[in-house]
Formats: sequence, structure tokens, C-alpha cells
Amino acid sequence: MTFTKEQVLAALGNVEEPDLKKDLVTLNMIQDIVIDGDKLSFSVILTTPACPLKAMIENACRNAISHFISKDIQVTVNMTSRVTTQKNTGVPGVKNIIAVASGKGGVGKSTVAVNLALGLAKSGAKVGLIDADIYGPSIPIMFGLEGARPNATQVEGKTRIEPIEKYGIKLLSIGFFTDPNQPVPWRGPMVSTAVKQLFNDADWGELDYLVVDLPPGTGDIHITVTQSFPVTGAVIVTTPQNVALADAKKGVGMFMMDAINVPILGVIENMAYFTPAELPENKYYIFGQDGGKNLAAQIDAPFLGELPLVKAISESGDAGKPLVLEDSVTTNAFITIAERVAQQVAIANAKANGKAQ
Ligand SMILES: Nc1ncnc2c1ncn2[C@@H]1O[C@H](COP(=O)(O)OP(=O)(O)OP(=O)(O)O)[C@@H](O)[C@H]1O
Repeated sequence: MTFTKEQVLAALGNVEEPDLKKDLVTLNMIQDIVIDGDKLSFSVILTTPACPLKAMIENACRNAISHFISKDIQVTVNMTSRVTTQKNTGVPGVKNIIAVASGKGGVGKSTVAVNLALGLAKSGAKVGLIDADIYGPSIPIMFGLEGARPNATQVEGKTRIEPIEKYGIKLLSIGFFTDPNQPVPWRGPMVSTAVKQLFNDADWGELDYLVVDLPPGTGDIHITVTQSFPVTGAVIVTTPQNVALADAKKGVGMFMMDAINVPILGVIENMAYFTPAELPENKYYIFGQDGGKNLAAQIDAPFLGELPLVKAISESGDAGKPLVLEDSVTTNAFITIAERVAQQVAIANAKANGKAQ
């Protein structure tokens, strides 16, 4: 049997990228086509290694070859990825900045930021994490890094900070530079300078995603981060109670202001329901149901998922080994959320680059 590269491209031109609503060939996602007798291999370059549609796209490619050319071709599909970016993130080497925000404190914003960063890294992406929660930096504890001090060197008269590497990601926390027992009287300009240094004076190297844990509410740090660096988008964490939702809405309003204008990648509902460890099938919606989903609908943003209220989440955070690194039902919930965030980043980039319908 003989077939040509042109036939392969024509067949794969029928496979649509479901999020970007264009075909894989137009999007330049098909590469390395090799034909050897009745054997065919090619690569599909996804927009993120955390693509939740990976299996579906691979199947669609196989079906297209079988349907449009022949059932007898032995197809090898190499699913790979190149994380997309917009023109300039303002931090050299960093492709995407993802801000994690909440209206109220204590809703689990840091827990989500940490597990999101590690979930993205688990998929194979290069990830960094900045803890910009100047009022209560909790990331050192969640990584078992209390008291750690990153190395800083002077290069040509400028300070270069080396992010700490743990569990496969690079991280910096404002907590590494402050004494946890001393309330620091941070003032506006000092806060801005300190946070900007975490971005500008650190050797982040090449990163697909830089996740930023913002302080709760809306304030100086939000303005500094969003105005100094082109943030790809913000993820909003809320709990289901009305008070939390009302505050989350205020937070969303800030990102949507003309002067800030950061796309909302979606809403995550944390502590959505309680589930006892011995009865994981049972879900008790003790704080009410669908609050996060309704908020997402109101602001016309994607709903990225629910996380249960489970002891393992707080225990793992306190023990310095975030739950996404373990193997549990809740781990899967975090992984799904990380995939959906990566998907929304890819959509935001495609829109900004005029590549999505
Ligand atoms: N889904 C959950 N189940 C159980 N405990 C949780 C869950 N999410 C967060 N926690 C716990 O709740 C506490 C607050 O979480 P976290 O520090 O992530 O919140 P935050 O919104 O970042 O708070 P802050 O106001 O300090 O910014 C922590 O002890 C954390 O382990």
C-alpha cells in the first residue's frame, strides 16, 4: 500500500482542536510525519503537557487516518507539547504567569496554588511558584522549608536570587526573607519593591508556568503584580459560603477593571463538600451547593472544579508534602484542576495570538 504525506495532512486536517476550534494542520500541531511502507508515525504538538484532551485528540487522529486513507496503516502517534505564550511576560524565559487570588483569607488559596504548581509539574511542565502573600506567607511550611534562605549572589553589581528547588519546581516566598516571629511593618513602596524582586532578581531560567500566590483581597500587591508583569490570567479560589462568594466577586471585579484587565481563567470551589475518609463516596455539602459554579456563571468564566474538605489536605500541607504528590482520590481532583487551568491558559494565549476562533 502506498500513501503520501499530503494524504496524511489532508486526513488530519479533518481533526479539530476542540478548544481552539481550528484543525490540527492549520494550527501547525502536526509534525515529523514519517512514512515507511504501511507504517506511519507523526507528532502532535499540544499546547500544554497537561492537556486534558490528549487521549481524545490522539483517538481522533487515528480515526482520521483509518477513515480517510486506510484501516491497514500502522499508526504511531507521538503526543508531545510546546507550552504557548503571549508576546512578552516581562520576565525573561517565563512563558506564562498565573495569579491565584481569593476575596477572603483562609479559603485555601495557598493550598490550591501549591497543588496547582505541583500538578502542572507532574504533567511534565517546567514550573515556578512565587508566594507573594506578604501578610501570611504559608508556602515555606507547606514545602517543609521553614527557615530556608535562598542563595543570593552579586552579579555585575546586581543581586541574583536562586529560587529553591523542591518536588520538581522552583520556588520563592516572601517568607524566606522575613522573620516569621516579627510582624513586619510593610509599607506600600517597600511591599512593591520586595515583590518585584521575587520576579526580577531571581534566576527562574526557562519556565512554562510561574504560579503566583497573591494575598487575600485586593490591595497593593495585586496592583504591583498586575501592572508590572503581563499576567496571563487569574484563578479565583472561593469557598461556598455567601460571605466568601461576595468577597470573591469583589476580587474578580478588580481583575476586570480597565486599568488592570487580567483575564479570569476560572473559579475553583474549595471545601465544597465534606467527605469522610472511610466513606469517600458520600458528599456532604455543609456550606451549601454550587456557590462557585454560580459565581463562575455570573462572571462568565469557566468553573474549574470542586475540592473536598478533607483532613488529608490540611495534614499534608502542615507536614510539608502537598497532597498532589500522594496517590489519593483528592489528588485526582487537583490534577483535573491543574489540567483545566493549563487548558484555559492555552485558550487565552490562542485568543491573544489570534489563533482561536
Ligand atoms: N480542602 C481543604 N480541606 C481541608 N483543609 C484545607 C482545605 N483547603 C485548605 N485547607 C486548610 O485550611 C487552612 C488555610 O488554607 P490556606 O493557607 O491554603 O488558605 P489561604 O486562603 O491561602 O489563606 P491566607 O488567608 O493565609 O492567604 C490550612 O490549614 C489548609 O491546610
